[in-house]
Amino acid sequence: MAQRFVSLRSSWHRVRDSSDLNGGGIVKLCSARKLPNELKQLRKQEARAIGGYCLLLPAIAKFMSLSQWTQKICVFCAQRVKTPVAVAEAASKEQDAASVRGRKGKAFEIVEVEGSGLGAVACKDFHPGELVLTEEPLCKFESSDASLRMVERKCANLPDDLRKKVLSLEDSFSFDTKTFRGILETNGMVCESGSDSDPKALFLEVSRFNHSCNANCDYSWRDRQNCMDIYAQTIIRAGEELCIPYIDLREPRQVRQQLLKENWRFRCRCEVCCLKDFSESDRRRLRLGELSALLYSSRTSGRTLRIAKKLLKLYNDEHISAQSYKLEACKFGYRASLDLNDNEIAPRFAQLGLKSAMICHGPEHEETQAPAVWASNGLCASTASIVLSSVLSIFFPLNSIGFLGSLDAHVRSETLFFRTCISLRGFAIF
Ligand SMILES: C[S@@+](CC[C@H](N)C(=O)[O-])C[C@H]1O[C@@H](n2cnc3c(N)ncnc32)[C@H](O)[C@@H]1O
Repeated sequence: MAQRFVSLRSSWHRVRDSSDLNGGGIVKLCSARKLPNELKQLRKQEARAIGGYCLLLPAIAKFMSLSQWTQKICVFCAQRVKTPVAVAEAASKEQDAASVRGRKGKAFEIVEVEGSGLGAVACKDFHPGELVLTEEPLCKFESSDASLRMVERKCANLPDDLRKKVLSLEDSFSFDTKTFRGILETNGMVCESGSDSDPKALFLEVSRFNHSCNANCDYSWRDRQNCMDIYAQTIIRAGEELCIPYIDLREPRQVRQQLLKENWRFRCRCEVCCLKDFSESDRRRLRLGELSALLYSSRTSGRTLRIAKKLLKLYNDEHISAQSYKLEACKFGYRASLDLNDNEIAPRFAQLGLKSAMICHGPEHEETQAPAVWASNGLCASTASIVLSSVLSIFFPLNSIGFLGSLDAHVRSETLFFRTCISLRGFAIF
């Protein structure tokens, strides 16, 4: 971590793995004390030399008074930016560890929660997109009998202390004595690696997070790093239970209850399931399920765009915090608006998609790289049009249209840039 406090010039840290940055980039680590001057210097001198840079460090985030979750990432786009999101691995790891600790020294604690067995309760406030927990799985398995049997054997042969920890996990399937099979079935979490084999993983801490149909957290699997992250999806106050969704939340109450009963053997009593009148919520969730399925079958861009807009409105109306659903709608909406050459709406989908991706997957995840590129494409496109129309106005000085076009493009590019910054700062509000 010595890199963090070295001088301006030597502290450029070229990122080793280009896939981290979706094409390579530069990360700068420095101390908070030096920041205002360095920032000025960087923006004026270094940006042009490098052609595009990304800065991300807690100190800059603090300087800009960005909300806490963005302390891991702070994006500055130079005009010829190629990679708007970068990852300062070293800085972020230490920062993660520090930011997840509450005043009691813990981000959350595992305690008895009425009606749900053990559960995770926040020891500090969380912002949307703030990392709650990162954990590597104890083991991975598939749903097949052969795979389960193999992992059962592995568990039985674990060192004593670890085996005891596994045996302390909930088993909702066995009657008298807990079994490894029951524990694996109760706690196995799908690792979304795009594989057909539906791999699951067992965790010691992540497994303690209970379900809610209005979950305030969501989980995100990182395949390359082989770890599960849990991110806050909304503002969470200390003392609140941290819950994740076990199922697709875009189902009416009865279907949700049935799925939870079949797969986890419990009756959900979250605030959505306990609504006196849940008909309106049911109607919206049913519609959300239908519309999200239609996104995949829609044949025209116009229709896809209308569906994506409707979905975003409905997610807000139903107060669903999980941002992964919005990210899905934004992906479709963005592509459809590009097909339709709708330059007004495309950057909005790009920004909202980036915002949602950062909240549900964090800045390092590959799911965040694509929306980051969409957002930067808006900038690059505007920059290209500034250059083009500026050149035109040099060759045709009397061409007031070229000049006005340039001005307009410049204003739009700046607006987009500032909007991106503002929206990065305004995640909490969103
Ligand atoms: C992955 S474990 C969660 C942690 C578990 N509560 C424990 O004590 O270790 C899943 C089990 O927790 C319980 N559970 C999870 N969410 C619940 C909820 N909303 N209401 C009641 N029980 C819940 C169910 O018994 C479920 O099978």
